[in-house]
Amino acid sequence: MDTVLKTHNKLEFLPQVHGALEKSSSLSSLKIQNQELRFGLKKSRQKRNMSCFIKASSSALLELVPETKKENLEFELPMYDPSKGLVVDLAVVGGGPAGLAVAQQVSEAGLSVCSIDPSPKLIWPNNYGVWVDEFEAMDLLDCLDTTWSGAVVHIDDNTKKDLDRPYGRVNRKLLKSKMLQKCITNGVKFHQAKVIKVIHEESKSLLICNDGVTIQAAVVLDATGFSRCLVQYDKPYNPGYQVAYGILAEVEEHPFDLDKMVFMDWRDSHLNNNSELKEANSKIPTFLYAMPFSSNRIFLEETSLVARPGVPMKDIQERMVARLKHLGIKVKSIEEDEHCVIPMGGPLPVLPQRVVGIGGTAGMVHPSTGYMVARTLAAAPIVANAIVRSLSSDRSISGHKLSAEVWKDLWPIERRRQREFFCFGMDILLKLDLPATRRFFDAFFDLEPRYWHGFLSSRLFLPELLVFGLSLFSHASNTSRLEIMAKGTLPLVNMINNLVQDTD
Ligand SMILES: CC(C)=CCC/C(C)=C/C=C/C(C)=C/C=C/C(C)=C/C=C/C=C(C)/C=C/C=C(C)/C=C/C=C(\C)CCC=C(C)C
Repeated sequence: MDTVLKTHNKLEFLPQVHGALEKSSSLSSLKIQNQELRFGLKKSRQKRNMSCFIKASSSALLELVPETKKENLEFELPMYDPSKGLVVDLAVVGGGPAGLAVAQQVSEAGLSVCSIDPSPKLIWPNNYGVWVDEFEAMDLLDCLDTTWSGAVVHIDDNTKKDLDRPYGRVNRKLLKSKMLQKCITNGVKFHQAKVIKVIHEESKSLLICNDGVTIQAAVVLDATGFSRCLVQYDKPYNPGYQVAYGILAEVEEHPFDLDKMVFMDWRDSHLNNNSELKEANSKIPTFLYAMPFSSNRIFLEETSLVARPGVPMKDIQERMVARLKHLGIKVKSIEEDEHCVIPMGGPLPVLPQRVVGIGGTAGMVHPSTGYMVARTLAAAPIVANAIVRSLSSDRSISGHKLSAEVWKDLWPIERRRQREFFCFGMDILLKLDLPATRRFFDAFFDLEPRYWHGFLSSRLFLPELLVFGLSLFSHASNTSRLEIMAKGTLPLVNMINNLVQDTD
């Protein structure tokens, strides 16, 4: 959802992403679904059940994209009653996974919570993928609708890595239903609006909504994704961008194993007949990420891991069309599509500050991978416990002091150091062309599982990350070592500087 404190900073970074991405609905990622930025296609398209062999132009594929279906959950939500003028313990702005998880857990402790979102019943639009062990650790296995026993990475035409780590797709309808149901049972109240302004007083804050309602709360949690509207930043915002275009499609057939998802496919032979695309892809590569559900139903996503500025969506779509054609994938119909633009890295928000944050707004996207949902859900109890502890301890602290306690638990020094290392990793990735990227991931996925698992799931902290770095270096080919040293020296110095300056 979009929440604005100052209108000027809403999505201010988008011009840095080449192409026409000026409009966006922001949840936990900037997903632009079925907007008219697709080469002028009209919204009136209907889902067509025609068999279409993809041409080397993306428009034929995009013709199959159905009209936006905004699906709401069937819930009777208890609404916030502004006439009572109550001061709630916690106001959560944003009804994504992060916001609802905190609302649920704080209300479980008996505190009063109001969840504010312009579309509180809307099913989250993104296709979230997670490692199964991450959801297992949170007892959320029932919220995965499909799991694969492992994953594959195609480094190039000759090298394929089998990853022995189960992967799953989040059943976003079920996850949201489960969270909403618990919130309702715990007495959470909902308010359907956008927050346009926050005014802080000594012991409470006033949230002014676009429908004229003011909600008063002891603590405000900004869970609005990347719009960064309530949470304040004081450093220049210079993230990298992960850009991806995905389709959930019915196809005649596809060449992938049904028990493995395709985590990264860096092959580029599909571009052999198009030197322009091949050259562009060689400089800033994209890969295929695919979840095969059956022999004729598959989710396919062409993804730029990270680039600054972001790769234009149009280029990503062209590359995807060429790839599908090469793989002999004939799309019969498209159930849904997604356009993702995820800012990665960049500075953390001002720490601490009066508004508390979680998820994208609080810098929680993994700067080297773009993943966030598992990390955020795992952080929700930390934020919730800190809020409950502070509000229940005979309310001796309030206002800024209370928020400072929460921020301290969300971003302790070891997490900030870990993030510095991930940003260092991102800075290297930003500089790698396709051959160097292949060499890098060839070494990365040769590491002992505890290293690459731990790195991707934010389970390694600085001392282990240093060993991880050395291990990666020792697994890398000589060329890759030279590349890591050449491209990594300046980022390494920056990281060390930042680590030295950041003390508790
Ligand atoms: C739906 C949504 C929201 C979205 C979607 C989109 C997509 C599909 C996405 C996907 C993505 C992915 C798959 C991702 C992945 C990623 C990865 C794998 C990453 C990784 C990374 C890694 C790294 C960065 C690493 C790093 C390392 C380093 C930095 C090292 C270094 C070393 C050296 C320098 C040596 C020396 C040592 C020391 C420092 C100690």
